[in-house]
Amino acid sequence: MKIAIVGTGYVGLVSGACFSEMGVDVTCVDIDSEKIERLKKGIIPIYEPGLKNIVVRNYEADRLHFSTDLPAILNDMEIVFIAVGTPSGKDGTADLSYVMTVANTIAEHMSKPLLIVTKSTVPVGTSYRIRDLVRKRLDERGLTDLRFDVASNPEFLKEGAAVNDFMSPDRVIVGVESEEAKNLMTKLYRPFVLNNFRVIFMDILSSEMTKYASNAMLATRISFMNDIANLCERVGADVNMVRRGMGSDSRIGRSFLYPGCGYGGSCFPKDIRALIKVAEDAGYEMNVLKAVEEVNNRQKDILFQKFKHHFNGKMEGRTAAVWGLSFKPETDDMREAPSLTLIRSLREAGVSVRVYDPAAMQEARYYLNDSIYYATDIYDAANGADALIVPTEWKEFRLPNWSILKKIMNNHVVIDGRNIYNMEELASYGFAYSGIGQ
Ligand SMILES: NC(=O)c1ccc[n+]([C@@H]2O[C@H](COP(=O)([O-])OP(=O)(O)OC[C@H]3O[C@@H](n4cnc5c(N)ncnc54)[C@H](O)[C@@H]3O)[C@@H](O)[C@H]2O)c1
Ligand SMILES: O=c1ccn([C@@H]2O[C@H](COP(=O)(O)OP(=O)(O)O[C@H]3O[C@H](CO)[C@@H](O)[C@H](O)[C@H]3O)[C@@H](O)[C@H]2O)c(=O)[nH]1
Repeated sequence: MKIAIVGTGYVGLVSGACFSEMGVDVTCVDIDSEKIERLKKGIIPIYEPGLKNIVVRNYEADRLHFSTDLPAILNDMEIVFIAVGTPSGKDGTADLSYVMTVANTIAEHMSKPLLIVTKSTVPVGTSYRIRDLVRKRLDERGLTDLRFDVASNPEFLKEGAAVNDFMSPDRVIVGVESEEAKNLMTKLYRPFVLNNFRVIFMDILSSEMTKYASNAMLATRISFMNDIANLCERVGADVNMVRRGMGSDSRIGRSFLYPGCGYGGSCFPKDIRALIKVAEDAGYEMNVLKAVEEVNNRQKDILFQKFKHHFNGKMEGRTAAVWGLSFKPETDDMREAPSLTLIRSLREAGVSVRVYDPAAMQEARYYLNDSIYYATDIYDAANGADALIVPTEWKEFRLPNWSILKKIMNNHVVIDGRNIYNMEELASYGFAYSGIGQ
């Protein structure tokens, strides 16, 4: 089976590598020629555990190919996936220009039957827009009898766990409108079914909606817990115990109940905005999601507010150490990361900032340039600092040597954005501690 995946980012590269691992012949296509050349040399553009191995292994086995030339390979393919970005456009609407450009290229060059699958996260109805555009172009080219299908196959992988999520999905969602498309997608996902993973077929509109609704539900849990945490802090309850108590109810479950300094990343923030906008366009107001977004924006400011509170508003001339810059551990992605909100506020208040992240240092220079000090490790970052602030819970931050930190820090304050430390333990070393909801 031969497939192409257009867009070789987090989703395109991981999906392409994982399908090739299942024996499918995959060509990953991107317009970024430098990225494609580097991939051919085994240089992976993103930090994603386990990805390099399967990319290199399948490239060397000649099952995974890289190209910048979609027209040249298009007519060898049975399926083409569109996996380009859908960033927030004006008013939060999903910007579909990359998706529609790819659809247009397909329409201009296809001369054999094809299944076009949308893997990017797209507003309800987008696959039909693609179908209509392709049909129109084919008709204009005189190819009125050329058959093609569209399908929707949204992706649910998480960054930092992408390979595992793709290979062992909770479910695969496929939206189709023809038996032929269903048969082809069944064939492609047969290895997953053999491994007992569920493939759920439905209509295209429901498939597109399932993706947004899932992200919206997860983001809602997070904002809800952040609200609960902030209330716990005011009334003296322990949010860590409340979370454990709530999560033990099988109807609620344990995951995605961790309060923190807000959700970031390339998906939740933009997808919540896009779903609010889709609803608006349909004449409906998503009141819950508007509140989810509002709570999250406020939560992203919480570490700065705690820092300000601790120093009674006198921040100018102080130094803050920031551990963790990526929007979550095990990735170098800093899109909409809470660390950015924190660092920008600290800089505006005249605070010197010393940062360290195990994977995102290069990415940080792109976002924050020379305004901060880039440390070589956690202790270098903490050297001379008045406070240690942790927006991202990388594993290597969990058990630092507090005695060393006590010696090298100027003031002994820890502001914990992910509740990974214990207040009593830190007090025993002479640190003042503030976490989320505590
Ligand atoms: N990042 C995630 O964890 C994740 C998970 C699930 C779904 N998604 C969704 O998947 C989509 C892709 O996200 P991503 O994070 O992989 O994006 P990304 O920005 O990492 O990658 C997109 C890639 O598409 C390429 N591209 C743009 N226009 C192109 C064109 N005309 N032809 C070929 N390549 C082109 C870009 O050069 C880039 O390499 C989005 O809709 C996103 O919401 C992302
Ligand atoms: O209990 C939790 C869980 C997560 N987060 C934060 O939420 C954000 C997103 O985390 P996560 O969902 O793990 O990472 P993403 O890679 O953004 O993955 C989400 O977005 C993807 C893109 O749509 C989807 O495919 C995934 O299913 C969905 O989990 C991060 O800032 C986390 O720190 C919390 O604050 N508390």
